[in-house]
Amino acid sequence: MKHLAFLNKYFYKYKWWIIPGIFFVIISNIFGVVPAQVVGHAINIITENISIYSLFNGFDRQEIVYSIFSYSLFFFGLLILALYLLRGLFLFFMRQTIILMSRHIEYDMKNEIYAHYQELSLGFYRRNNTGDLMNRATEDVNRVRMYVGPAIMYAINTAVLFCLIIYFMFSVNVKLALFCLLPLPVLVITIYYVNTLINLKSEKIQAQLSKLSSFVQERFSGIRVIKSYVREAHNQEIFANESQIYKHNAMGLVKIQALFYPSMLLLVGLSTILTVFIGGKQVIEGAITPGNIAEFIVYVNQLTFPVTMLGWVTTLIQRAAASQKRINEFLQLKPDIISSNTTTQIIEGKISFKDVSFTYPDTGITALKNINFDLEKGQFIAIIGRTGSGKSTLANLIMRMYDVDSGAILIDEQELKTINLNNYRNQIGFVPQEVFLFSDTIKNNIAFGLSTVTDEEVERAATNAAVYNNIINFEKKFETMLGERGITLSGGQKQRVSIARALIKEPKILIFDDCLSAVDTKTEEEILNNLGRIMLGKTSIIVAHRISTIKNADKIIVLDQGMIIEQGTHQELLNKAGMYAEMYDNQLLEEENR
Ligand SMILES: Nc1ncnc2c1ncn2[C@@H]1O[C@H](COP(=O)(O)OP(=O)(O)OP(=O)(O)O)[C@@H](O)[C@H]1O
Repeated sequence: MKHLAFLNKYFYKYKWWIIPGIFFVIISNIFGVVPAQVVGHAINIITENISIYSLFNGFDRQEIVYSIFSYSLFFFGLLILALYLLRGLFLFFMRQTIILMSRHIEYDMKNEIYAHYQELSLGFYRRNNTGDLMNRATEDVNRVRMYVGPAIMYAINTAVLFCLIIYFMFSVNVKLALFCLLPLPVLVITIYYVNTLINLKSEKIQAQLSKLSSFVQERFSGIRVIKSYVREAHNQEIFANESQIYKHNAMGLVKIQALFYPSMLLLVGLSTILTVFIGGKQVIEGAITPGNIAEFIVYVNQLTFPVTMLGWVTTLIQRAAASQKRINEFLQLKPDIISSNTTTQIIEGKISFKDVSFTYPDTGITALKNINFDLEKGQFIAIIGRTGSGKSTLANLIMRMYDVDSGAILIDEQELKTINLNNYRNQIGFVPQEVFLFSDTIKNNIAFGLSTVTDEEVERAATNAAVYNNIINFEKKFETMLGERGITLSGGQKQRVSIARALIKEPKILIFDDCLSAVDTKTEEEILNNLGRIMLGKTSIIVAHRISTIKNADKIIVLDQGMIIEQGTHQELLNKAGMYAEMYDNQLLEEENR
């Protein structure tokens, strides 16, 4: 429950919704309870008038008694109608304030969570799966909303109604009130117990449903593999088994629900019978009027709904507390990467690594060891090495996706940790190894890093990334939709759109993380030529596997098992006859054999 205290700030923010809300709950309940007394009076009038009416048997006055009698009944009917209309009006206001407040809180929470998620570093996203992140921002927030809205509303409603009804019952007759309320604790306990059971079953069903949806989602994403390996029947079998578990759980829930409502009605019926029986005796003894019995029956029936709600509200609160705990777990996480500097500066592009080592915290893999190199402004540096040698890690460290464990990275002689990170990243064009394009138009994908952009700029970037001709061959050209709602680009086209996205920023530092692997050598040459022109005087870092890509670099760094084993120009490295020369020979041999 302590986790729900997090929400108090929202209650404070929306106090002018919740305070009138409580007021409307009280008023609507008063208008809901008073009709019971009116019914009581009406019944009393009926019993009294029937005897008066029979007294005038055979007299003309009987007609007058009859019309007065029907007139007063009509009046009571109208009064009850008016009271219920007023109750309805205030119920409307109650929902308009409390439920509306819950929607405001839901909106605020979602924004708060989304903003916080965005602040968290890359490591956080590695540790947690996307499904979990999404669940906390949607399903869990929804459960918390059920607490700040309906649960609170029904809890206040039940409490107010309870107090009012108990007050009126006891003020009429203590004995009858006690007997009427006798089955109520049993009802509360039964409802609580059954509700817990229903919740357990629902949770199981929900979990199974999530499992089923993830299974379907994954299998349909990999449909090509399934078809090529002819595993349709096998997958169908797994799906049918999982569905069977879901069906079994759902049927268990139906059984409990089917038993729930009849047993509840049975207990309410018991209360009514007790009211009539004990009430009847009290009438005979002259302690109450027959109208009071009718009044009590209305009370008992009015209590049923709130009591049922009580069990429901308890589970809503329990669920909300569990969800808020999960939300808080993430909200309390501090970003690993902190940048407190807010001054903006133009990056020149000098990069130095001073004895940098880095170990991935989650796997304990030491990806880089004692890295030292200097890169002057305007240089073109290439990084090469076997797979897993630490190339991408090095690129990520320059982007400050992670902080180094020891040593320092200097940008323009200033330690990277002390530089305004957003301002710094804004001046870098980074093309990651795993290309990611959004389900949006090609134009918006290219213009992603900029707030305002012209068509000419987009087209120029596409030309420089050697993808312009591909794009204009699509029917909708730059307005072509990508992803699930649109077309699928080839691997090489995706890489080039991703390169255009980096180039349009006119970055001070350009980082290509092995993003030319799916591009043919001729196109690669075209892109590199363009880069030579665009990046003139600016710094470029290219991670590559093909030596043809990097042989014109000012400096080539050869990584192996996280360490720099060689560095120099293409010619210098060939002269060394080390690993680089070996890689070069192998690649030449491969080309000749093709
Ligand atoms: N996010 C991560 N969390 C934990 N370990 C990682 C992570 N990324 C990479 N590693 C590990 O760090 C080492 C270096 O990986 P890195 O991706 O930098 O290599 P690479 O040279 O870019 O390889 P490739 O050429 O195959 O892309 C590898 O052993 C890898 O398993």
